[in-house]
Amino acid sequence: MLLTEEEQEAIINFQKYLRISTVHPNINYDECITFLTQLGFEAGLTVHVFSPDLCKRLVVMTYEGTDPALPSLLLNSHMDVVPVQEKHWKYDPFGAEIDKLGNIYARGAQDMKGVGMQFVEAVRRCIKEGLKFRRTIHLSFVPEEEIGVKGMESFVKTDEFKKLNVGCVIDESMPGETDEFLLAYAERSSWHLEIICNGVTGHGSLLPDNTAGEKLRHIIDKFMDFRKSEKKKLLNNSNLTLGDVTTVNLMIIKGGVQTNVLPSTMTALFVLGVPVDVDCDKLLNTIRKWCQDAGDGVICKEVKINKYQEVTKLDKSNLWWMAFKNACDEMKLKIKPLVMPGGTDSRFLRKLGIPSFGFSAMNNTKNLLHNHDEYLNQQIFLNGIDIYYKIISELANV
Ligand SMILES: N[C@@H](Cc1ccccc1)C(=O)O
Ligand SMILES: CCCCCC(=O)O
Ligand SMILES: [Zn+2]
Ligand SMILES: [Zn+2]
Repeated sequence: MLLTEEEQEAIINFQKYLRISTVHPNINYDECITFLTQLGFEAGLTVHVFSPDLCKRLVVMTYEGTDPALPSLLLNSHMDVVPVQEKHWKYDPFGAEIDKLGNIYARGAQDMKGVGMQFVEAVRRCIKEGLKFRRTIHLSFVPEEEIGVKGMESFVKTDEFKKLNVGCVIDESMPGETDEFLLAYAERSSWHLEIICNGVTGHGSLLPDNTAGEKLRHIIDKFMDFRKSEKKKLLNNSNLTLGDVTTVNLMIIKGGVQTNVLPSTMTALFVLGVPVDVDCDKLLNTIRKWCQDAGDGVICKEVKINKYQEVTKLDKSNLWWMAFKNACDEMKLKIKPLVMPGGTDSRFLRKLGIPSFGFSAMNNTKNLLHNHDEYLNQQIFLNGIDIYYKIISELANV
């Protein structure tokens, strides 16, 4: 595959970005921020490095619009990546090696350093062609998205963010595994429920009623039956995606002090992914009924719950969507709207009433988010630059 000089440059920059270590835990963003500052400057953007109190440092590159007073377009990506289990990778997870099929292997290739680089290259091309847009375009490179602390959630509360005057955002979705591109317009709520089972104590050789273990078993059975029914719903309806059903996983079990003393308390922590259209109060009441039926002293502790997730409207009431859709239609892209199964920074922006399109411009790509041997094919990467170039040009002139 013959590449133009611009395409070769884009791939080299992508590889450089992938090789910079921004892997949890305890990330030092110095090298990454230096790289992005240089890259933005070379692309013709102005670059600011913010270090607000509540948030770790972040980079914002800007291409000013002809009418800077208009709400801006924000292209958001996170710099951080999740850890790897090196022994399961066939390539160095931070080597950004390219195989004979043109697949670029590295942690972050899909999630989401590839998207960040596609944003830069798309805007670089606009600047190089002398395109001017009504709206200012900002590219934010934020920290800590994968741990949800000191990242976008904090940044949106700062004056620096407010000064960006953001009107619309493009952020991440997931690779499409067919020729369709995935467009996230909402995401599920992540609930953390700790079920505390209190029961009798005594010698471990007895058979008393009312033990914590029996109650825990009842609770686990109920959650797992629910999990099974949701999984069946998904498998029986090809129109549903993971974001349309409630996922349930048992993540932590605690209890017991030693093998001959009946534990008076045992707890189980379940994480649920709750779709936007679920009646939260009804679900909570069902879970509380399971606790009552399990026996006395069984309590549902709502460690983390949010009952309402904002949605970005995909209809003609949303002018940003009409422009986004127009660009995709002109490119004849197949778009599959979905509710994201996991969390992204979009949730913090939608909460402010800012429409946010989760859209990773990669299709025909196996979803390897947080998985071994994460890769992005170089042609898919380059196609994505063309796609963002068109979409950004439309949105920045809404
Ligand atoms: N992208 C992360 C966002 C997240 C971080 C921390 C907690 C919850 C969600 C995920 O889905 O896993
Ligand atoms: C499963 C979807 C989650 C994508 C957001 C992330 O992990 O960065
Ligand atoms: Zn991730
Ligand atoms: Zn991500």
